[in-house]
Amino acid sequence: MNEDQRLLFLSSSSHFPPPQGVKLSYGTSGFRADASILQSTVYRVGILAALRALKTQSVIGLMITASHNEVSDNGVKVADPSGGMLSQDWEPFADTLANARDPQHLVELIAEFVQKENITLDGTKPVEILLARDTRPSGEFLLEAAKQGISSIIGAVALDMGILTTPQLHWMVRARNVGVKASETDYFKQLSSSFRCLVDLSPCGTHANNVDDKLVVDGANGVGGEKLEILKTMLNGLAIEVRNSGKEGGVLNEGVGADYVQKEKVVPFSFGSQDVGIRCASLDGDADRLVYFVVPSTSSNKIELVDGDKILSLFAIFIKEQLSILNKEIDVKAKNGYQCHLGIVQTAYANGASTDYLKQLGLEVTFTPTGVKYLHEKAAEYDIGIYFEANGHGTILFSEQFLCWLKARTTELSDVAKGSEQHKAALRLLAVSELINQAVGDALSGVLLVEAILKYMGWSIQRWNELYQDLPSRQLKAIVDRRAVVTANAETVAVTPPGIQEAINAETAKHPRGRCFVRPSGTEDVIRVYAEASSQDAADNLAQSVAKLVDRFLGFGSS
Ligand SMILES: CC(=O)N[C@H]1[C@@H](OP(=O)(O)O)O[C@H](CO)[C@@H](O)[C@@H]1O
Ligand SMILES: [Mg+2]
Repeated sequence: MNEDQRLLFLSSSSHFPPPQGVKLSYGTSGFRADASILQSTVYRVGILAALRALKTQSVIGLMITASHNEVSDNGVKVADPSGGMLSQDWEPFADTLANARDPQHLVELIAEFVQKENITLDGTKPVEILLARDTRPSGEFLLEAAKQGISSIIGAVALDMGILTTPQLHWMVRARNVGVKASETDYFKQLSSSFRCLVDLSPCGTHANNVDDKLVVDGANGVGGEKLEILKTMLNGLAIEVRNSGKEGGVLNEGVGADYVQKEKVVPFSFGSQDVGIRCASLDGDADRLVYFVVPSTSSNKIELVDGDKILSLFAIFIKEQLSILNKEIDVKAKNGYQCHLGIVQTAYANGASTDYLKQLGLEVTFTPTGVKYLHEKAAEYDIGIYFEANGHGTILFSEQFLCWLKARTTELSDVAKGSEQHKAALRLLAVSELINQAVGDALSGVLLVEAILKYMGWSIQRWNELYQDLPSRQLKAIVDRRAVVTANAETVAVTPPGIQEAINAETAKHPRGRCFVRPSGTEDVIRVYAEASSQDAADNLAQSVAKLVDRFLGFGSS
């Protein structure tokens, strides 16, 4: 590192002292904390993003958001060149950087890291970092800190993209790196035109008419509602009403949003008896999660939740059907054939009934630990990989190789069998690959794909919800030192503390269809307990008794 660069670091970082007595960790999805202590962290992630851009010689993204957390929190995460999450092997460096105690220490760490990673800091190869933030008021000053971090590296240029959803930023990073148009307008155009294409390819007549065009969306008082207001004006055949768009004065994520709706299973603010039977959806604070719901009756505020697992199931049925139409008369071993490997990826939080259902359809289902970085990585191993967390974060990934074959096959079919069912199936799959965000789970593209598939199937939300019946479940938190629990087998087995898994097994065995696991949260200092059983009472009891077990093994007073 040359002297100019060293001095630049020292002077710039002295304006961003780290908070005292706090240890920050990159976690499941970046750093998150109360916004008031994050300035130094965001500054340092600015440095990290710039180094990552130099290392990869690509455009990198930096997003300031705390998703579904309360409005006083904020967070920061990095989008890699593919548009996906920051490569996991850089996370330990992110942690050390964020926790460096003073400017000297910080500069030493950077010098050591750039040497190890062979990164040249002479400004000869300029790089760009795209910055965005959600609607949190603290985003503005934190974005400034990120800019300072980036400009402390000679040759790194920060481009402020303004207020965006998290998936929009990831999409832009990916688009920039594959060399296609990458503005927000391009994003909206791609979504709306691929949606139109799918709707135009719906079987006409009876089916389409059965489906109500109206959809009411809860925008969590965040950025998603604001963006959906723009997108909806570009759509035909779908009437979207956005509530909780943030303009009516409601507070971000307070009694609203996908996280609230999924966990509490009650109507979000501004929904109620006027919505009985209507198709409703809810986005989270940065619009990377989506769940649907129905208000079943005027007499209670309970909802029927249509969660990430059901969205996954709907997508899986549709993709499977299109693939089988496409391959109907093809010998997959022949020249024009392709044995498409379709894979489904879930976590232990997926409702057991969804996994049974998917397996009954003959689909290949695999499990990863919680956190989209794990699901995404696994899904990318397939020709078509569909992943979802039960809480509504997920997408469909198409491999380059399969898309290449699909494009060639579509051209071939348009010559020899234009307008045939096979041709249409190929066009539909291509449209899905354009519509659904290839970088990261995206509630806006997710809504449009759900809507297009419901139209295609001619299904109401009630019909969709009846695909299978969720097993009753309960989630609890145990406030103990989360580092004491280590898990294996995609978090389904607790290997430490010794004996806890045997005790959990003994509790679980008492309940018909019982399933239960404990794991350390990656975003909160808690152990999460999940239980499932054939009745709600049984699921509640199982969760409670296992939470007590956790306390007994690890809580205050335990040795
Ligand atoms: C049970 C649950 O919903 N866990 C969430 C939550 O992670 P935890 O590691 O459980 O705190 O936040 C993650 C980031 O948003 C999300 O990916 C994940 O699904
Ligand atoms: Mg989110």
